[in-house]
Amino acid sequence: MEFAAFAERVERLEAEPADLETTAIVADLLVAAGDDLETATRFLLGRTYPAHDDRTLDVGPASCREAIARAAGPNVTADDVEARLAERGEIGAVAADFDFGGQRGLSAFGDGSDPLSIAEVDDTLRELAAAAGEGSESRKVDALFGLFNRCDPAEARTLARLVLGEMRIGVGEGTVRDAVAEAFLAAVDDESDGSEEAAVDDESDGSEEAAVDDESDGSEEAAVDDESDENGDANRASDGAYAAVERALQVTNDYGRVARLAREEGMEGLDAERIRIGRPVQAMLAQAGSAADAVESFGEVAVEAKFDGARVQVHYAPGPDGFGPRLYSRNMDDVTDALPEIVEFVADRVDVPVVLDGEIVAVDDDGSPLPFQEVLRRFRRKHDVDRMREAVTCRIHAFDCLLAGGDSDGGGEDGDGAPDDLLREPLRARHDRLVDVLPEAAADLRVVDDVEAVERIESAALEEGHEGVMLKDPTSAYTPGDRGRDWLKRKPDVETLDAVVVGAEWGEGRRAELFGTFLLAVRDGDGYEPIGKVATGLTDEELADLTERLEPHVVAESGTELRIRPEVVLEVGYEEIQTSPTYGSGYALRFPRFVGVREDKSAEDVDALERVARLAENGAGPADDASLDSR
Ligand SMILES: Nc1ncnc2c1ncn2[C@@H]1O[C@H](COP(=O)(O)OP(=O)(O)OP(=O)(O)O)[C@@H](O)[C@H]1O
Repeated sequence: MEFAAFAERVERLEAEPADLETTAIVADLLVAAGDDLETATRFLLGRTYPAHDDRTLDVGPASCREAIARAAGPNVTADDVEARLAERGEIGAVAADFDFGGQRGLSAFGDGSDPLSIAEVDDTLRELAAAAGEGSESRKVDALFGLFNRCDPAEARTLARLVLGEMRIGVGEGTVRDAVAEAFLAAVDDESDGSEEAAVDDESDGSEEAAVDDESDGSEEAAVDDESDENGDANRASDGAYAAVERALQVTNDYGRVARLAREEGMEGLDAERIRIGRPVQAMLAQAGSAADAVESFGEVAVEAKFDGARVQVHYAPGPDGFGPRLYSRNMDDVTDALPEIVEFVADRVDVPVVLDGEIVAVDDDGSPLPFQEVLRRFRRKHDVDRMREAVTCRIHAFDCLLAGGDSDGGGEDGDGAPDDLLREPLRARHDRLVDVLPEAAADLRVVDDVEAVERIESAALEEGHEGVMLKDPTSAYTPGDRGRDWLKRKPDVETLDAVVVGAEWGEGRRAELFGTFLLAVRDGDGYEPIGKVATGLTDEELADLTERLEPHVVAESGTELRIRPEVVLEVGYEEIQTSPTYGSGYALRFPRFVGVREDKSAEDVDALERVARLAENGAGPADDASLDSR
């Protein structure tokens, strides 16, 4: 697929406000992508690599501006591009403003007809991502310049946004998921209905339930498409098809792969996808809930301590041709090197292939848990790992088992020789396997059926220094990435908010070299809306650290104010949440205060506006937020 054709559709998507049309345009793009389906699907989401792969392009806004300036010709400097950015507010618009077309005429074939393909863009971006060491930054700028040099305005807009991972076209993961189902599975038989949206393989003919591929036309046996166009439901796939795409995405975390499987192997290919060692899945998440909620909804409740640490997924296949152990964070970043004692602990004890889910906690000399901030001193550390290992001791509490080779020969229990994918097994069975494979770290899971019993376990957990309890449905499957009602969390502490920094202001006086005030935003659909500014609760050291973290993400600066790409997540406390016209969210935090950086979270994980609305409604204060269900 030519990059120009991709960019043209991206422009249509940006111009299209209606969701239904958006899905149809995306579906059409996926069909048109041909051999480049995987790349096109990832590019739509602003990605070069699948979500489970933690490689990044690592191109900062400054390098992107430099490449644009060079492609724009000798009279344009990176400062000019920056000035234009301050006016236009967005890198895509800036890139489209410059006329690279003149350069294009001079490029390779001299006749202006050297169209970029999306495969070429993908190859170049991957090469650029792999560049490391001395001079790599300038090699990246060279490679980007080479691409911009061949772009028309629409291509330049798309390329600039892609490089910085900000597509801004209103296409979220849900849209791509629906579009995959509609592009490649819309014609699959939905056995649940005998309605007019009949299937391609419907044998009947001559009836009103005519098949999609019915050759007849202009007759009453109209095709499904025509029928459904009228009610705005063109190409809707069956519920089963959407569910199959969703599940395959949960298991693979790779939209490109899932799109290709849907096209080439249909529902069967999607259903055959399994969790794989070395390919992390998203963590299953919890909502807030009370003991009474849990007893009422589950009957029997599986109760565990809520460990106050950082989430980790362990992938390990023992043996000479094995894998790992490798450890992945909640965002599927590889954090193995930061936690050597956990790697040793697992390697010494586990003798079958496994994928485990758990929490890393910092402990004191007696083995009692330390506050969460202590773990973060270890979690993503790249330097001084040995020194920090001495300073902060970590251990793992495993609470789930997603894959295991169960019997002594390392094969699965079903005798097919392969480890078992346990995602669809009930929690109780998964926990049994966990106890089999790593009893030393398996969380204590107790199944009870009354509120008092839950409360007794909760008191004991708090007494031991844990954060609260998790209440789980013992019959539930493991649904990666899902924040459903199968897992409820209960903790007595005052609730804080996790918000992403979208702006900052330079400090004053002694702190003039540092950022001093941070504009925070919460999630609203696919975007972010501001909710307040935090300037208190920070030490000079923390300000310096935040300045260093945020500087690479500055996208525009005017006077003392900076606009910042949503990347860095802060945990903030507050006294109250009020409705307010000051911020786009419609709410404002009263007396916001900095609690810490949530290194384990990315912008997508911050709190949603719905949760803010509920907190505001319930009033702040110690949150027994049993009624909050949006977390
Ligand atoms: N026994 C346990 N089972 C599942 N998750 C646990 C357990 N103990 C601790 N946790 C942690 O609690 C988290 C579940 O809470 P939630 O899904 O709301 O994540 P969160 O937004 O990080 O919440 P919080 O800030 O309250 O930890 C999990 O992501 C995990 O890191």
